[in-house]
Amino acid sequence: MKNKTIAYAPASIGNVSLGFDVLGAALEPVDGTALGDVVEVQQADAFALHVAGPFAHKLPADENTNIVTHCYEHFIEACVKYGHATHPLAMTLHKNLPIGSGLGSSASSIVAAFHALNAHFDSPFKQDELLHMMGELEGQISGSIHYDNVAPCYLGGMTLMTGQSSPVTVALPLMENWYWAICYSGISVSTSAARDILPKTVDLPDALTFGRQLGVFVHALYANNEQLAASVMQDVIAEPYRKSLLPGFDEARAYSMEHGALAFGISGSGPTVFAVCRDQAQAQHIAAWLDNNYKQNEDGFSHVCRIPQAGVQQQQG
Ligand SMILES: Nc1ncnc2c1ncn2[C@@H]1O[C@H](COP(=O)(O)OP(=O)(O)O)[C@@H](O)[C@H]1O
Ligand SMILES: N[C@@H](CCOP(=O)(O)O)C(=O)O
Repeated sequence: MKNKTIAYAPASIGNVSLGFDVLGAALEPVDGTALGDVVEVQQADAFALHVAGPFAHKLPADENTNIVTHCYEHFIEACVKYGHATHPLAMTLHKNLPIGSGLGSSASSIVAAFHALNAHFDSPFKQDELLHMMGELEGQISGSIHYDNVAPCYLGGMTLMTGQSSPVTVALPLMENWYWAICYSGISVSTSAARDILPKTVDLPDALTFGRQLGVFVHALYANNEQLAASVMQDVIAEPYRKSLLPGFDEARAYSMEHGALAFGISGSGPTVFAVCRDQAQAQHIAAWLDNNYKQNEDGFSHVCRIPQAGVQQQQG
């Protein structure tokens, strides 16, 4: 067993507009910013969680309500159930992602925690077993299990959920030249509240559009047809209801599309938005405009991102 294990888990875009709860992508800023949470685990006499990092002060003060504590308890229970030896651990969460941002903040903590725990105990659980645990913990926070943040955060790339217990998710091809301008406005939107405002049923025309868009998108990625892929990146499920929670959303979309973006949408439940761009210069221009115009306060930020092939990464202790 290792003395100290450290895991970094990247931010992610849930839904990617056209795939509510079933499509997600990991994010990596091109300037090298580490946009993701880090979890360290180390053998100790008793469990303890220490929280650090730029957004630590926005988390509940009681460590027992931190999702990382719940991950630890869940993981140890699973080890006991399946006869894997354990010992108590001290954990540190570096909370680098803002909470309620639409960047898969809770997923990042969950994935980093489970990966560090599993690696520390010499990998008793396989990929899909861990994904099930991650999905369950994500469901405790948002009100229902969805894998569109935890899966790309864990595995990297753009991933499509299968609805099967194994494989939970499959990787999709990426458009080589796409750059993603993202902007977090600085306000907080609760994922659970943003799910509660959605209608419980979807009208037949919207269901047909959803299915057509998702099918065409997957085809277009495999055919490397960027125009066709971008043409179906529209959200008929959540955006019509959620955009009222996002000040400046319509203006941000209008500017981005007028300045050449291939598509524009809400990242997860927002308030982060993303613009899909043909090249890095266009993405830099749109990210700078969003930074000056969509951001609401000094907590906000923007980045030009790529979708990394790698998800969670183990770091040197
Ligand atoms: N480690 C953690 N990271 C993020 N949120 C956490 C964590 N631990 C507990 N929480 C709580 O979970 C909720 C996460 O809110 P949510 O809107 O789902 O955020 P996000 O969409 O950014 O994941 C908040 O109430 C937050 O206080
Ligand atoms: N599919 C989920 C994604 C939520 O992402 P988050 O980053 O806002 O937690 C949803 O749209 O509810």
